[in-house]
Amino acid sequence: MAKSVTGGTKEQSLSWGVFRRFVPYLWPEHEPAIRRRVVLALALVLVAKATTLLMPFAYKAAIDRMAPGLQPGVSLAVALVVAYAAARFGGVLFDNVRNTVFERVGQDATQRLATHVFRHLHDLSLRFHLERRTGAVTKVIERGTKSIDVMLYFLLFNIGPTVIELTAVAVIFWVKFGFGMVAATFLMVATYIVFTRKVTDWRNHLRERMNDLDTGAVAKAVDSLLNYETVKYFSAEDREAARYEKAARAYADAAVRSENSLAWLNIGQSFITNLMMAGAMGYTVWGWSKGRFTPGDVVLVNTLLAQLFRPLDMLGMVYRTIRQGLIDMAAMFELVDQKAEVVDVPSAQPLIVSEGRVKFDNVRFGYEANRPILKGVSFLVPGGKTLAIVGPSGAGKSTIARLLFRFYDVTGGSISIDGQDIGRVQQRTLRENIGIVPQDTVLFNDTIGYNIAYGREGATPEEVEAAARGAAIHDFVAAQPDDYKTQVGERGLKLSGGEKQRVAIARTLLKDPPILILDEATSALDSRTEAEIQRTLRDVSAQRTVIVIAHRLSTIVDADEIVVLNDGRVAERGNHASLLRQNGLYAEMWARQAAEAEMEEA
Ligand SMILES: Nc1ncnc2c1ncn2[C@@H]1O[C@H](COP(=O)(O)OP(=O)(O)OP(=O)(O)O)[C@@H](O)[C@H]1O
Repeated sequence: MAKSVTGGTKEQSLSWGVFRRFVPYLWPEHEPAIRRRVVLALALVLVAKATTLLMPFAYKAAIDRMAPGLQPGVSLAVALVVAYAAARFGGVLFDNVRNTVFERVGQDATQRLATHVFRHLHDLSLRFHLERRTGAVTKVIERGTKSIDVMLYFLLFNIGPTVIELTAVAVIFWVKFGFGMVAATFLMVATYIVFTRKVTDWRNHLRERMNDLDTGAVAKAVDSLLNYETVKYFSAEDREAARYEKAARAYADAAVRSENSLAWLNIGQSFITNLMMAGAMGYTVWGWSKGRFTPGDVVLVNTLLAQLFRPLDMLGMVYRTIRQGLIDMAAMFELVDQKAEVVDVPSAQPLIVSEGRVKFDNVRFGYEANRPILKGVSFLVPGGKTLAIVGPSGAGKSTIARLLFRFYDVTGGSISIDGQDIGRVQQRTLRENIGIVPQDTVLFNDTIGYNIAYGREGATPEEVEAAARGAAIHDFVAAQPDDYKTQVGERGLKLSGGEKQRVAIARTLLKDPPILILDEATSALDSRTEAEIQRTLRDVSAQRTVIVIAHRLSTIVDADEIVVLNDGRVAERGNHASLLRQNGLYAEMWARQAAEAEMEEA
């Protein structure tokens, strides 16, 4: 996702845009304690710099005391040397106190930003999540939020103080050694910066490539592990390993090239700074020989420049980190800027369910513009009644459930509940009123108890157990050594399909919604458990509106109405008996399934 940014103005506007966006995290409005820490940290930066600038003067004075021909002043020279050491210590002390004070600010900003992005990701549409690889998205967030902390640190505590120090050194040089020395210093710093920037830009290209390859390798590994079972079915371990190795090797090659390029940067930088050091010290030594400067002045120049070079030594890394940080943060803000596809209209009201009457009126929809899935579907489920939707695979049955949940907006027609268009009510209240037992249940990697209790926030253990009994899973849970604390594994893989389905039923029972969708809810169960659950589901269905999506027609013979969906249209409708009389698609499906059942029994 990381974009390479080229061109000065574009880069500046990008940097400015990103800076503007993270200032509120650094200077949060309702957090006076954080703001106080920022101010204190900045004050400590100034104190530390002042201390470091005093140090070379103490050193110089001590050396001058030792010059031949001067009055011996041993005790003063000792005091000055001690002051020099104290100033050195002071610099380190203040810097570290500053780091301690600022740590909370950086961590706090990172945490707030990460939470903001996380919340936003849940607001984005299903389409976004199906199209993006989860591994790649989490990597973008991880890099983006981490970079805010590092960037703040470098900007405030490296670039800022270096600018202050450079200004102070320039003033001192001007006063003591004349304008030539100032000009030489600025020329050196300018050459240093230009060189560092050029080499770092080149290195950045190498790094970006390395990052892309890293993201690719991680995504491949995640995808491969998520498909663990499929890999085994096809004995494709070697194929998977080869694919991963290829990605990892490409990353390793790019990483070697990127890391080796550092040597060029270090060598060039060292050449520039040491040229300056030699020139400045040579000049002061020459001045001393002419009686214009003292030996202490040589020491002063040496110490001031050595101090100035220390943060400059890190400039390449700082520039690269800030630039990379900007790219990472821009990628993250790009995620934040992703508009949610399904949004509440400004005047959205809460959905109020009275009877639970669900109406699809000439609904048209396609996941992609050029491939319609529903081509004008209409049906009405009166409150408290059960509608079954049947039809061939891929006819659009589950799509109807997704549209009722408003994971997507319809492209034509409308869906309403008790006369309220679902596109005009608050999504949260819409989803609160609908429960679903989906075709493929995915569970949280936590305990069975957690997964059932997910159905209703604040549910008591007794309520969880009652729901589990209702879904015929309690006995299974009770037989586990860890009871409701049994871990279900990633995506619930430690449970069988039927057990997962029963957990899904239990949590929906706990939610107790007025409208219920059962999408092949009992397809993964054996016939004995299915009969047991069917009874429960019938009881549950009695008091609410239910839409049942089913393949096995024997499970829906009692439905008040059955809609046969074919090729995106309602091909037939009626109850079981009337549909059999029509002798159409439904009757054909029924006959086929009856024959299959007979063959199984035989
Ligand atoms: N996210 C998606 N993007 C693009 N096409 C999709 C998406 N989800 C489903 N489809 C397509 O839409 C069509 C209808 O899918 P849907 O899941 O509603 O079928 P279904 O009738 O429930 O089938 P089944 O009985 O096999 O579950 C299918 O052809 C499917 O490939």
